Amino acid sequence: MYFASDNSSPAHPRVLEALTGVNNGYAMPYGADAIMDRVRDRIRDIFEAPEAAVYLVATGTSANALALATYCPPWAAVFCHRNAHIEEDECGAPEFYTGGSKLVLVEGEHAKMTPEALQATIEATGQTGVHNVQRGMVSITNTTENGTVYSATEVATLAEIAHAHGLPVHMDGARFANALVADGATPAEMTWKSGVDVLSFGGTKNGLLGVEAVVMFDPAKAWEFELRRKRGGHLFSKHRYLSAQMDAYLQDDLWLDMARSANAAAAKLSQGILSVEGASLLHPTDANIVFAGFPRAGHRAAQEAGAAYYLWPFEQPMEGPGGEALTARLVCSWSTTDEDVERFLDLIRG
Ligand SMILES: Cc1ncc(COP(=O)(O)O)c(C=O)c1O
Ligand SMILES: C[C@@H](O)[C@H](N)C(=O)O
Repeated sequence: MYFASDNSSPAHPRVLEALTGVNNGYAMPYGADAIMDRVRDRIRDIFEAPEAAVYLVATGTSANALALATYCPPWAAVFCHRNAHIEEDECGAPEFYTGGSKLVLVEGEHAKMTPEALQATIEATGQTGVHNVQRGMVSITNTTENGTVYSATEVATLAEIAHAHGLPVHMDGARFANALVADGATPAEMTWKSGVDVLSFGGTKNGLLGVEAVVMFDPAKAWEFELRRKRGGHLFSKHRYLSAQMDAYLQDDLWLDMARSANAAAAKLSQGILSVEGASLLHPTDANIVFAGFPRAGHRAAQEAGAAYYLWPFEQPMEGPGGEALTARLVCSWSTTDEDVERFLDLIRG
């Protein structure tokens, strides 16, 4: 019963098979391998973006930080939600790689910024000329850090506001596949057709060992990204092992199947929790992450049985009366089984 994070899930067997399959003979290094050519063509095809620039890195943080650095000047603001991963969980990597861009936080329930809040926050920034941080770009996370999803229409509304101020739009898509299958949009509709300029296209949380693609729908800044990736230490020398993972990921819709499986497990868990006395959901379960509160007794039973998950926030005390509910983040992945979910629900039902 492992619900700590989809980062803790194993890689899919087909991904490992792909790695073994390419592990013979020689391949050009640093992204010049033939598999990368196939991956680039595949991603361009999937996103209906034949000119897109596509690059692979090994972490979501590097994908985000390098993308932001490529599009946002160091004297400007990145507008993001206050719970954005780039704000809360990347240890200043965006600020470091951009050379000092300021993350300016935007409000909204369930980690989704509202159009009104974005508009107001942009307008309140850069009012007095040279003395102020300037307006730089907008970053939205889909699937969000609270497990909610922006529809393609909602993305388009936010991007329209950004573009009206001349600001490019980044999407932190560490869980892009989960958002996509939840919304039912096409990859193009969820990105460039809705105004997204650069996407961190996640694979790691969704069954890969560690690969994220950065997709720039206008390739004008491709060379700058390449230089930033190398300078930042994120250009893999034995790049074929990144390419092979992404190649397997995109074959026969494996990426979509794994996201559907993770989302279905979370939906089952979320629905089951609602039947637990004293339990409630903190955020809608749109994708593969459940935020729920349930009585301490349920937490004790689950943790004594070996269930792994984070209390959210972490520092809630487990001691105390059994009745009071504690909140938890429960993340499902491609490898979460029905048995995992049913066992967990039985335990917290007491
Ligand atoms: C929404 C989101 N974005 C980015 C990241 C960063 O990924 P990584 O931990 O691989 O740097 C994470 C990590 O899980 C995440 O949850
Ligand atoms: C850092 C932690 O939030 C990680 N990104 C996760 O989702 O598990």
